Amino acid sequence: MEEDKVRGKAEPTGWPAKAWSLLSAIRSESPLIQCITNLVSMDLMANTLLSSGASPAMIHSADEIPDFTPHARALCINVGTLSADWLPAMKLAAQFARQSGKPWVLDPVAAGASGFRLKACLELAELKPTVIRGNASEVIALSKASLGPSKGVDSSHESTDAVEAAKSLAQASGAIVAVSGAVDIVTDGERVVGAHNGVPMMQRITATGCSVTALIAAFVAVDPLHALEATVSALSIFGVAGEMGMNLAKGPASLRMHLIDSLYGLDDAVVHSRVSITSFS
Ligand SMILES: Nc1ncnc2c1ncn2[C@@H]1O[C@H](COP(=O)(O)OP(=O)(O)O)[C@@H](O)[C@H]1O
Ligand SMILES: Cc1ncsc1CCOP(=O)(O)O
Ligand SMILES: [Mg+2]
Repeated sequence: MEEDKVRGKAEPTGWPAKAWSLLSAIRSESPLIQCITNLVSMDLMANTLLSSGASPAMIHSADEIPDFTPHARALCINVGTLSADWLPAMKLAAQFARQSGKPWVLDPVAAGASGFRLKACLELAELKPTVIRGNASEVIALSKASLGPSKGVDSSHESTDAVEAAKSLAQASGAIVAVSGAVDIVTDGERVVGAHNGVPMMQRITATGCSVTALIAAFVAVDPLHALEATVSALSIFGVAGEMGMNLAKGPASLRMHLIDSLYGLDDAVVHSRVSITSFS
């Protein structure tokens, strides 16, 4: 098979068809996704899930987790506005998800920004997330268990700088690790796959990273046995929605709206012509 020098190896396994079948499953099954997330992202995350066809519930009280978490098809935990009083509920929900055989996804927002946050992320990573999705700086911090340099929630690194860190985090945690950026990198510690969709303006909207993590939870909910494929499909589909939205947007605020509309309206033809996923190893 011919090598594409820029994008890695040409993919023979029908990634667009896989991505479309998972999006179609979300639309038909409407999986319930529990989100324990930061105060910035709640609106965009819930609307991203709804426009994909999934059913979001932003439920974070420890008092409700024993009743509620076992009914969710997947759980998303995001530490963006972490405080000490939220952490026990996050850990409890992760434990209930594991006990009920449900996938859960960790977003280690700004993992390298403080000792408190890094320790919390490392403790959550020990509770066997199915997927960890962060930007490059977050994945490097978590993988090395060390602080910064950090711009807070934004990345100081390119996703391609974090391939080895992602592989070693995947091996240490047993999770699929996804590093978002211009190219989204996904690895199980051995295989490395890249999704090439999206537009740079997506970085100018707060909570796009958080929202794609929740979308990963929805994709993994409908295909829990193939978490790597589900993760890379979710990243690519979100990127395609960004590309379609960018055709109509004038800036970040209108891209936010058009991205959601585009995700809602994606069809088979657009997915097949736009999804760009390649294997790196
Ligand atoms: N330069 C870029 N080109 C295309 N898409 C991008 C680019 N940077 C980020 N994205 C996309 O924006 C979304 C958020 O990623 P990112 O900004 O890395 O996360 P975070 O907000 O957690 O730092 C992802 O879907 C990612 O693919
Ligand atoms: C700005 C901000 N501050 C704490 S959480 C948050 C949102 C981060 O969202 P994302 O990681 O998707 O950029
Ligand atoms: Mg983030």
